[in-house]
Amino acid sequence: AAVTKALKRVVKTVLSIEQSEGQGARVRRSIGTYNLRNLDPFLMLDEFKVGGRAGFPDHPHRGFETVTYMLDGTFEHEDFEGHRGKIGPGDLQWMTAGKGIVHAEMPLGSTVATGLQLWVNLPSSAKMMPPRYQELPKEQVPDAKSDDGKVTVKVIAGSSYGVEAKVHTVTPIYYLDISMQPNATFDQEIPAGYTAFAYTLAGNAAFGSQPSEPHCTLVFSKEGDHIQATTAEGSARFVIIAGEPIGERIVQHGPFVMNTELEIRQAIMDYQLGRNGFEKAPVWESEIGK
Ligand SMILES: Nc1ccc(F)c(C(=O)c2c[nH]c3ncc(Cl)cc23)c1F
Ligand SMILES: [Fe+3]
Repeated sequence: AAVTKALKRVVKTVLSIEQSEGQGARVRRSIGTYNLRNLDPFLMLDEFKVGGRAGFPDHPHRGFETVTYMLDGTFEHEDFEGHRGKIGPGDLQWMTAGKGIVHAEMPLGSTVATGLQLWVNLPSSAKMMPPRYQELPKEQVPDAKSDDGKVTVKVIAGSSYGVEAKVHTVTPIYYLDISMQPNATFDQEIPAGYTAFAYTLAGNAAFGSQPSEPHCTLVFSKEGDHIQATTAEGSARFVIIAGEPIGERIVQHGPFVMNTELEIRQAIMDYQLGRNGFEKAPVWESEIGK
């Protein structure tokens, strides 16, 4: 018999307002605010806006991944192993911090840079893995389209309309950047049981019967196996982020995310004393964060 697809329903909507973060940076925090916790495996989603001398100077990470997706402007990044790079509009940096990274993330020159940074938790088995980068210029973030051509999807992770992302994820993750023309319908399979949400960037797409406005997080039910969005007379842009829950205990202390308080104390000591993956932390200073 034909398997009827069940729509995931919207269970919560939250509007994000700007707050200060880093050094002079402004972010609209979606996941990670009081109303949007416990969305395992996702720890934080920031829509950031950074100009001039502002940015995110030297700081550490352990136990999770940071996914930086540029919307406009150009960011420079530099880490304590001397790894440096630039990411511009549409470019993606999927950084698996694992055992430990210390880096700075700053706008190039005095441009205003905007984008999204998503923090994805790692399973305990991978939290102390060697750090790794997957840096994809926009040309390597594949485009998918609906049959009528009214919906374009940049497939950052997972798959959409039969197009697979290039990025490898430790646990199953979907990360889709969807642009819809007026009078369009977007339809996406997301397995039942997955955590799933939309974060709106522009326009007023409706998710099922739920209307939306920009800078809104719409959390979907775990029940159901696909998401649908429609546009009326206006166009719309939003991301869909979904993933299989890891189901382990989360103990977070800022940019350290582990499973026990002891592991957090060890992360803080390793970072301060330069041990266990943070050897260069005590002596390193970035060029770009000065
Ligand atoms: N206070 C604090 C503590 C630890 C951090 F890792 C950060 C941090 O680096 C960021 C937090 N939101 C972000 N959005 C985009 C980018 Cl590129 C970086 C960040 C930070 F700001
Ligand atoms: Fe960082």
